[in-house]
Amino acid sequence: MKPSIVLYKKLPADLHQRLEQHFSIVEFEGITEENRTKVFNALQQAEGLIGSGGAVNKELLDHAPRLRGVSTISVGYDNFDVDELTRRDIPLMHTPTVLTETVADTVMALVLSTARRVVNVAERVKAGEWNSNIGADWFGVDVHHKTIGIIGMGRIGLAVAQRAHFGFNMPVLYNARSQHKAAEERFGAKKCELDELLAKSDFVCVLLPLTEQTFHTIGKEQLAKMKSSAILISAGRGPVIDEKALIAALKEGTIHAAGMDVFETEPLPKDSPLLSLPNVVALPHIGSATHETRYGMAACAVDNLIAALTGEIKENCVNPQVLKK
Ligand SMILES: NC(=O)C1=CN([C@@H]2O[C@H](COP(=O)(O)OP(=O)(O)OC[C@H]3O[C@@H](n4cnc5c(N)ncnc54)[C@H](OP(=O)(O)O)[C@@H]3O)[C@@H](O)[C@H]2O)C=CC1
Ligand SMILES: O=CC(=O)O
Repeated sequence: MKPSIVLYKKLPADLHQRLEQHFSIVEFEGITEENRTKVFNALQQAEGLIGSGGAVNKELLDHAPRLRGVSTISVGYDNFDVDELTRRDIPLMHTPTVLTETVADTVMALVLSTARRVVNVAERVKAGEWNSNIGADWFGVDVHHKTIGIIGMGRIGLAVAQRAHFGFNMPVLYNARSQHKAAEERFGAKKCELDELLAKSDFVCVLLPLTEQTFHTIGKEQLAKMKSSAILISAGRGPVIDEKALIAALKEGTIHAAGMDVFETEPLPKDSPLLSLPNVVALPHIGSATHETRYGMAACAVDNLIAALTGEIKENCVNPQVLKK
């Protein structure tokens, strides 16, 4: 008999078939308040779990006594209780690398659209406001040759540095726990303390994962250290930035603008002040959202689950210590 798995995100047909060759699938559309009980029942027999979104915590794991492998269709895994999975010797698999370049493209899209006010002026054209030669009220600010500060020089940070350096001749500053020699050698990136990065950067790109340590890394105090002409780009996880403090800083002119792909609450609530600020470009968490990359992530996650349940993990394991036992 094939092992049973719970799938909680719709997959392309060929990838669904690939999973079916190995496993007996019980499928759900997400893990929600409404389907919680049904998911918990299905988990009683499940040896694998694959999907994205929703909290995979102790309560859920308590309903999954036979679970041997978990695979998320994402690189970020802040919604998983990794310690609890590790305690139960369950490998957690994720999808790094396959999405890196696409997310870096999204970051540059935010840099360009905030600086050049692309969304704002395009809306004015559609509203019929382009009636004569444009004046200064349509102007933006330059991107090329400005300093970019990257907070979180990991896979995505490195890909952003590459674009900024080679594409836009931008000096690159970065802040991370470790030194990233590749970024320094290839893109002339300079490692600096957070305060120095904030004070010197024209674009501050926050690409950190969400952890206990990174929660609200950027708050009132840090925003006050930025140039009043600076633009904040947020594409890691929403809670890394104190959104209330950011809204106040944008209203008061402490900083010039913000480009955001992630938010403290997603979807962004309809009454969020961010929606009415003209100096904000807000995207619906589309960092990796191209057809090619989303397919690549799903394929990677399927392969990851198969590897986890057949004991053949070679890469992409978040908690590799469970493999040594
Ligand atoms: N908007 C979107 O759609 C997407 C968002 N993401 C988010 O982007 C995040 C980063 O992805 P990726 O680049 O692949 O991840 P990596 O693990 O490669 O990079 C993370 C970076 O953050 C740094 N970092 C982590 N914790 C701290 C800390 N406490 N203080 C300072 N630096 C820290 C790491 O530093 P060090 O190098 O020193 O370890 C590393 O440079 C993901 O975790 C996810 O949350 C990812 C994909 C899409
Ligand atoms: O936010 C997306 C991810 O892959 O993480």
